[in-house]
Amino acid sequence: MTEIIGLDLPGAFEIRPPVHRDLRGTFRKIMHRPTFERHGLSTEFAEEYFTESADRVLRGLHFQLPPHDHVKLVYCVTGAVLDVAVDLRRDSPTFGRHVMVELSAELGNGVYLPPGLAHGFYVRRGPAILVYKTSTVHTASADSGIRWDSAGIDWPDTAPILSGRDLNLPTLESFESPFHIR
Ligand SMILES: Cc1cn([C@H]2C[C@H](O)[C@@H](COP(=O)(O)OP(=O)(O)O[C@H]3O[C@@H](C)C(=O)[C@@H](O)[C@H]3O)O2)c(=O)[nH]c1=O
Repeated sequence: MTEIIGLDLPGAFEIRPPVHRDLRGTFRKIMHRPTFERHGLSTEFAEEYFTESADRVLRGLHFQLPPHDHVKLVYCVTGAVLDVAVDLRRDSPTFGRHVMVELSAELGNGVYLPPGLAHGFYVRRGPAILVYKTSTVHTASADSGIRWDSAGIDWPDTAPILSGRDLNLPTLESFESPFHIR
């Protein structure tokens, strides 16, 4: 049975599917509508994509601004990452706080993030392939983020490999958050 485990940010969950093993390898199912619905999770996804990242890459911390904000379901199919979500919802009891979950191909686990959370990860064992499902389509003008090193996260690397965009994101402190708990 898939475990849906509440994380320390309201509305965020770790998804842990059972691993079915046989002589060929493994089988894991991340998304199952009845299970998600039983836990009050959204199953309306508009896009699915994946990224491949080398060792020591850090992507994030990203989100889409309202009204294009979205639920994000992320899981790792190759390698291992430290996945992080930061709460940007002003009226949340955990505003400004974050959670960190190790996602790996071996565990086959994922995270479900509600709107209003910034998302990012650091590659522990690359190449790491992450699959994402989002509940709204990508809208370049709403695609935004905060700097990886501005949210008090204890990353295992002080000089990770970053994109130019991620290097120039605003800090958490300077970001005027438009997010609220729904
Ligand atoms: C996210 C995204 C990017 N792109 C394009 C824009 C750009 O040319 C190229 C790479 O974009 P980025 O540098 O933003 O990609 P990346 O830094 O990998 O962004 C991703 O980071 C992780 C942490 C997430 O949570 C994802 O949702 C996504 O934001 O892909 C799309 O066409 N559609 C999309 O949905």
